[in-house]
Amino acid sequence: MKPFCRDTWVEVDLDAIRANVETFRGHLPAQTGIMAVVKADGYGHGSVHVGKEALDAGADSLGVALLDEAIVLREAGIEAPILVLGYTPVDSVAIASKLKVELTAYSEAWILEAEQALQRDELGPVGIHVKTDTGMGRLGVRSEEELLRVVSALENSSKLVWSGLFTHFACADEPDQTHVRRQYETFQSFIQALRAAGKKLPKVHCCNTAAAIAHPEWGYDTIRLGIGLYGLYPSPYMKERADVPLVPALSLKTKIAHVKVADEPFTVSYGATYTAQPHEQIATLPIGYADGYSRLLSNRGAVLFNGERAPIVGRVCMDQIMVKIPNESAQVGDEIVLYGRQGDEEISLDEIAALTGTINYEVPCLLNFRIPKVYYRAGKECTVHHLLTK
Ligand SMILES: Cc1ncc(COP(=O)(O)O)cc1O
Repeated sequence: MKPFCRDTWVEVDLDAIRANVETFRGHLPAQTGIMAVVKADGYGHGSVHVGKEALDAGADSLGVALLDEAIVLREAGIEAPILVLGYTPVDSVAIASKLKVELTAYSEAWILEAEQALQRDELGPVGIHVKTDTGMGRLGVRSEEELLRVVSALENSSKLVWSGLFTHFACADEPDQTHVRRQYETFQSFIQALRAAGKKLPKVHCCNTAAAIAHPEWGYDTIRLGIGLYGLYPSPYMKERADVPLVPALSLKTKIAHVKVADEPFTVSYGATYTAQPHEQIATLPIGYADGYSRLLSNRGAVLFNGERAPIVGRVCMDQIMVKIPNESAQVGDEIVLYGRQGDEEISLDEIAALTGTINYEVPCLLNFRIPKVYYRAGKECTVHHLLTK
């Protein structure tokens, strides 16, 4: 029995995840590891199944944004190292200790509070990666003096273990590499300052997908592979460079719920913004903005039917959209591709991002709990994950 009751689903090709890990494996120096970044539920692809596939394909750790995301991975039986890349409130540090999840720190005060919390609860150690802000302007120490203070606080701790040093690039995916080079030089100066102070460096990392593509020699101990893991390029510029071949892993599919052709013109959807002409075939599809399919695609986007483009007509509704089927006679139950390939045609996440004024990162992240995920390996369905009914 099908484990979900709707005809709309995400398909994740685990072979693509594997291929993308192997591509970066071959692109990087042998000593550089791969942290698969599976935050935001694997950029909408499902963190557990993508994380497991990435680890099996050669990644050696996982990165998430929130400790809650790490809990999901541990509860799924993943034992690999996990780093929380964002801020973790001190009152949650005990959970990180119990689940052996590494955290990010950049504040001496936070370190002292976390130490007290772990001492009080008589808990085990927590690995800490120190974040430096070299030009992202988000989280991290911003001076050598601050960095040395934070590292000393860790060295004086009996519960916190200095396990990493990293930074994050703001413009690595842009044609002008001035900013990222300046960030890399600043990061190098932080490293030199630590060495001059006699510190033994833990795991060092700085590259996201874009920097890993353009500067594999900056890999240090590991890269943090996000968007590239999913077969997407961080920017049009990085896609044009084509240094590495990537395989998109996600498709979004549905089945026609209703078809109509009228003898007389009729208006379609809220606001009656489209008028169907006689003999036009209008199909209704069971997906809408409440699934994370953008309302900005109203009267602008398209889907694929029988390998041909079918324009969205009228406004995207909360749960349904209407499309104009070209030429052929569509039937209820016919498969439609909203994101992905069908025959020789493709509707890429890049296209959807351009149509909706965002970036390809956001498009899959918007797909939410209402849409079940079906995972494929070697062209065969292998598992299903549906948050709504779990
Ligand atoms: C700290 C951090 N590190 C790495 C990533 C992954 O970036 P890409 O998706 O561009 O590879 C994200 C992130 O927030």
